[in-house]
Amino acid sequence: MTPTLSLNGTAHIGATRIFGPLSMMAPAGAWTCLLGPSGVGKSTILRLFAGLDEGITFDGDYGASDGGPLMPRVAMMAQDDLLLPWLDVMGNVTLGARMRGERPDHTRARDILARVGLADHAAKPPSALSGGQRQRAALARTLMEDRPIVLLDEPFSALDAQTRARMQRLAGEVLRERTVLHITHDAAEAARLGDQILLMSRDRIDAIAPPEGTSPRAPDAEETLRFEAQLMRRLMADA
Ligand SMILES: Nc1ncnc2c1ncn2[C@@H]1O[C@H](COP(=O)(O)OP(=O)(O)OP(=O)(O)O)[C@@H](O)[C@H]1O
Repeated sequence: MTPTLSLNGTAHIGATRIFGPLSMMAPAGAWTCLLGPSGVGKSTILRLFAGLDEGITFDGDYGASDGGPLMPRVAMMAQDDLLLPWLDVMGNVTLGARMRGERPDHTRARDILARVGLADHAAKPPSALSGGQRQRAALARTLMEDRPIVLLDEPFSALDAQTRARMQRLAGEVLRERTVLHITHDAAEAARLGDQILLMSRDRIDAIAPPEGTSPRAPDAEETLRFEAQLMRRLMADA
């Protein structure tokens, strides 16, 4: 089952308040984009949902609407690609299955690698890839995981414009009906992908209604571009 994610409370690291008290929700089966100034605590929220909460003190509650555990149901793509240097690209993409003691599905892995444009790079170590190729390998590993909750921390930031548009569409299609929480600084990306768009400041998170149409929306559709302009104005006004 695909749960809704919710969080309500205040986060500290050491004696420093990072954010809150505030509350947010990422609805079940929808793609939520989370935007906000650098350092406001967006990645901290993702770390909490991913169970990577070491060093964070959270006063409040967060979790899945069905009360079930988060960690076994989460796939996360961190800001840093975290590819293991001693494994080739195929080894990295199939790492999750091997760590769980399962037989990796190499056919599915090859298909995903082809879809992210890395079919010819499967046997290469991460050190032989460009920054954008590494990011696509990390995306392939996340898509490979097939989890109901997917956390993405600036997953397309290193990609050129055309590749970014292709990868946004691919992720939007592959992750349809998952609960996706996606941090981005890119208003165009939020306009294209968001079913819900959240704007975060240190003390609140506001939800903004998305443009019409189902995501992933055409990047050059009039409504997408108009929404992007509105969102940019809002982000500039909040800065
Ligand atoms: N280990 C740490 N010790 C102290 N402060 C930390 C630590 N890790 C993060 N922080 C602080 O927590 C705050 C929130 O960081 P976080 O990475 O969640 O922000 P963010 O909104 O994702 O930023 P960005 O958009 O730049 O990635 C920042 O101000 C950062 O300096």
